[in-house]
Amino acid sequence: MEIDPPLRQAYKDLLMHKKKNQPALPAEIVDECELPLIDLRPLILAGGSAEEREKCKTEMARASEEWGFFQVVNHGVSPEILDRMRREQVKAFKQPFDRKKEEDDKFSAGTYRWGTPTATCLNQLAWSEAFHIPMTDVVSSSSFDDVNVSCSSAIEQFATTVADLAQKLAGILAEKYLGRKSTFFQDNCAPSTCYLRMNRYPPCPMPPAAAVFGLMPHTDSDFLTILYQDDQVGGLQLVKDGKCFAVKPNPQALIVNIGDLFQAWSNGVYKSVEHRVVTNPHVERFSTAYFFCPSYDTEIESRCEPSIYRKFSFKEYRQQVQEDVGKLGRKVGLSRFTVNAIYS
Ligand SMILES: O=C(O)CCC(=O)C(=O)O
Ligand SMILES: [Fe+2]
Repeated sequence: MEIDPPLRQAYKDLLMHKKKNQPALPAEIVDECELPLIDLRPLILAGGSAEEREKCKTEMARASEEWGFFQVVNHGVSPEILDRMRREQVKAFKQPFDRKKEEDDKFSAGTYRWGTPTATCLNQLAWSEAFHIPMTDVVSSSSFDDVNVSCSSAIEQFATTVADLAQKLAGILAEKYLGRKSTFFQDNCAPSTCYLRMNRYPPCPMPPAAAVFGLMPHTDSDFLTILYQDDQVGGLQLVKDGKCFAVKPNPQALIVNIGDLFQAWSNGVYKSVEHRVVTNPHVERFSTAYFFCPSYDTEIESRCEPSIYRKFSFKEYRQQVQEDVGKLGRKVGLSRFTVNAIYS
């Protein structure tokens, strides 16, 4: 039974439509980087001094301004929770492709995704598959029940623990930006408005010149993302100061990255940076992302003068992203929402 989605066929179909003389993407030089590594021990475990806690918060805010990305250790998500989550994730993906497609029918629409349904040219094809699960479905445990009961409980345990961490980190970053505590995230980002995505990147046999990505360059459309990436297989790359860097896997760490909404809310102080996943010719790769999002009607504004972005609701943002992806084949993102937006 075939477990991989028909990515080769999607590739061939797109190849047929390849425009003549479509320029090949230039090969980029990518350096490996160590993301800022922040030890959350003083914040998560009791016993840290006020000074240690403050230092930790300051490091987080600085990394969010300079990199838009950082890694955390001693984050409170135990190795057992991470291991169980990954084992069950692997199991879910090892089902036959036809079975995975069916998950979609008995679950919220759009749960299982592969490739890029909207791709019109080769370099829009994502060489990956994903289960995209709203937290409302995670906690009601409806998803994989008849496949494997322990799968849903492993996912639920992971998701609820990471949800707590996301709420804590967002609160700290808000406090550092505003200079005072804020209940904005408690009021607007309940776990029920967030979602989880399990990704699998099958080995990709295409030559590097084909420039097929595991996941297209993108920014995340949320406040922040907590990413549990593969502890062995790298592939995540991010842009810093116009250069591309490969993130080295660190088995103890979770990765945190700032999304578009936090960039707008902080008036551009915290950066939502472009990132992507490159394919690997020989081995598969897994990752799990928790997207910390507000309810649809939440208004995003910086309350800062002069404000770079106009006020917008999360619903408006999501709709605009979907419209752009449908029409243009790509997300335009925050540049549509600047006070002087040139897009109509
Ligand atoms: O797989 C990864 O390392 C990154 C995933 C990601 O960027 C996403 O799901 O938005
Ligand atoms: Fe992402």
